[in-house]
Amino acid sequence: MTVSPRAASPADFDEFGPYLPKNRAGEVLQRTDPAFRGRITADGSSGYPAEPGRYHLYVAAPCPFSQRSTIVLHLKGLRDAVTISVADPLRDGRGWAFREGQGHGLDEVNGFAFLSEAYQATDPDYDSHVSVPALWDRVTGRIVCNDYRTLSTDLATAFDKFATNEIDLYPEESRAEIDEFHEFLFTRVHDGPYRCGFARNQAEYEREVSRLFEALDQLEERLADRRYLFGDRLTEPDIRFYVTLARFDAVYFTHFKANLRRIADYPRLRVYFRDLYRMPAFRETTDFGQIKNHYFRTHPWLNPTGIVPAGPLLDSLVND
Ligand SMILES: N[C@@H](CCC(=O)N[C@@H](CS)C(=O)NCC(=O)O)C(=O)O
Repeated sequence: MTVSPRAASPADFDEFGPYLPKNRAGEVLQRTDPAFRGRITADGSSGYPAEPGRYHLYVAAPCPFSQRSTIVLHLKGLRDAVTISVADPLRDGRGWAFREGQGHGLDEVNGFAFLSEAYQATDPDYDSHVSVPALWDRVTGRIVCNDYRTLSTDLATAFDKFATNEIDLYPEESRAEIDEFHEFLFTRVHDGPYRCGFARNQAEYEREVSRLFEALDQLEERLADRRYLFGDRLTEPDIRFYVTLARFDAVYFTHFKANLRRIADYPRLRVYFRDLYRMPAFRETTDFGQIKNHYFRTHPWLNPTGIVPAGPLLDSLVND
């Protein structure tokens, strides 16, 4: 079946306000467990077998959870096996939407103008976060998974038969250690800048900013004797750390006041970041323009003018 993709009307913050996840009763939602937690497996035992051409991934370029998945697809050579729609980085009160623009576009698979339509199509009573990434299954006509905790790992492990690059991002023998490390990365690093930026008072901010930089200091130390977080091979933790590093100096440092140090000031983290950024899978999925546009324009309570800063120049981070 071919669909005619529809474009959402332009983002309009005066009319629709900023996106705040709310339920129908108008209550603002905190982070909750994701609603759709299907797993993709190589043998299909989960009910969702890995098959080329079956799944469609909804992402947004500024979203670090989304970028985990796009890096994995790129690294594994799965970009023909799993199709992708990239939402507009500007998200007004109506949530993620599809519009033509630099680095993003329409939903060619379902023709949805808003991502909320995919959630409604999956569950007409759906009343929670409309988040990216979300993986759509063409066969059952629903979202299988919007669980940022498992999605990139499933893409990294279940599709090996169709991958054109042989790379094991989640080696069997290190899984327990990697899972534990992912927990640390999420709570202390990935979430850290948001906790600083959205802190409700000085004491909370100060606690969060020191926790975040303690964790970055630990990671700087960890990289003293190794190229990657788990030694000399690239694994999923590197992808999960990279997506934070890529947003750090450009956005988190100013917008979220995560500003004790820049990544460019950490001798090892700087080199580590540049090493990853040189790889096409990392560089080509990193769009600093969309990243800045999203954060600086969609949190009016943090940046009321919506002015997107011109800098920082990221030369020392991305070049030698
Ligand atoms: N909050 C999501 C995790 C992924 C996430 O936070 N994605 C962001 C973009 S980086 C998003 O789409 N947030 C909208 C929302 O959570 O309502 C969830 O609970 O599943």
